[in-house]
Amino acid sequence: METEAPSRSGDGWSRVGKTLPVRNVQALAACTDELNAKGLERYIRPDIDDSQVLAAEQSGEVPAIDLRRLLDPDHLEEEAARLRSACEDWGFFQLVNHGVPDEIIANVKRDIQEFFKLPLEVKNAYAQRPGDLQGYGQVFVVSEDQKLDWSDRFAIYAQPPEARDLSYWPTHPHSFRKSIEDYSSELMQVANYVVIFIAKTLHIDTELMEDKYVCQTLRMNYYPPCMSLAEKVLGFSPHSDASFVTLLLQVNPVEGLQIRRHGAWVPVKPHPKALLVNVGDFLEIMSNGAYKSIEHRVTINANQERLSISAFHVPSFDGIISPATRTPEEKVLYKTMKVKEYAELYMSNKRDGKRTLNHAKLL
Ligand SMILES: O=C(O)CCC(=O)C(=O)O
Ligand SMILES: [Fe+2]
Repeated sequence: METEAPSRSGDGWSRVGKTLPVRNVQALAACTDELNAKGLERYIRPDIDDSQVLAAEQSGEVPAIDLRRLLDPDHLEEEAARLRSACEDWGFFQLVNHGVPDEIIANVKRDIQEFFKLPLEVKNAYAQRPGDLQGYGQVFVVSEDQKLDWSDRFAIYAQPPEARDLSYWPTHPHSFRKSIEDYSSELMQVANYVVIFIAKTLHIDTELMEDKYVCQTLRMNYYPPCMSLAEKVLGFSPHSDASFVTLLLQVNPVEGLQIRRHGAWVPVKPHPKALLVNVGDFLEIMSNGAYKSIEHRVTINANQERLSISAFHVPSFDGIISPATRTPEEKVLYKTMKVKEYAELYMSNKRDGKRTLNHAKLL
């Protein structure tokens, strides 16, 4: 793989996105007067096709991959074969025995829940940079007519350390910074293992995913319940992630995530002990399509809120990614491009399935 001395600055993403500020959905959901009003129109989607949603018995469950077995020479080969098949067939897997201490997970879950309970003004104080992705209540909205997602998000750049701007890290509740910091470092280690084992199954060069280059963004997602309109709104529009891999922690055990599989939507059952890992767009490009970045969306519950935290692991912003073929005959399917170039495309497009990846394909 071609690489160009990648810089370690990880804050590039904050500069490429142009977003419009949107309303806080949690506050909107709490305000019953407005719930039937015109203001809700932008959230209502005439095109949700629920006939395509499979029941769990029909679809099977997302496979579980055991990190402890991958790290054990006696079981490595067998587990790596299961990892390859999970990446090829599903693009998603539940990572069990990931080794992140229970206490670190419990702390970050508690603090995220506490954070979203805070008064709106306190949370809004963390959205100081309009048009930036880093901040409360800011989402990817690129046009005035775009349908809005029924969720609030709060993203922070966590790694590398010099890309952080701690002034945007919440200090309410007071333990939040520390719990994010602990969780972020643990996830760096887990993601590093995941990348190493994925690379082994593919023979791709993952220099750009090494600790010294990789960028990690943590995004906390809050999906308020929507009593009257749960079936008509979406918490997250169908999209694929602009990451190499994403590691998702379900903060509370409410269903909502669905993944696109064989043309249908398959609900993912929350797994209390796992981190849900998915193949992102950069891995699809770098594996020349051997592992596909899978489209997913989030539906809304009528009575219960849902919370999650996504950790996006992304190659250095100044790096160059190119597809690795396995045989000399294999056709190259994707362009070689700067990570920055891909990020700009991603951020200037509406979240619309795998639209950005289609731009990265060679005709
Ligand atoms: O909340 C979830 O389950 C998924 C969130 C997601 O897809 C994302 O943050 O990109
Ligand atoms: Fe996602």
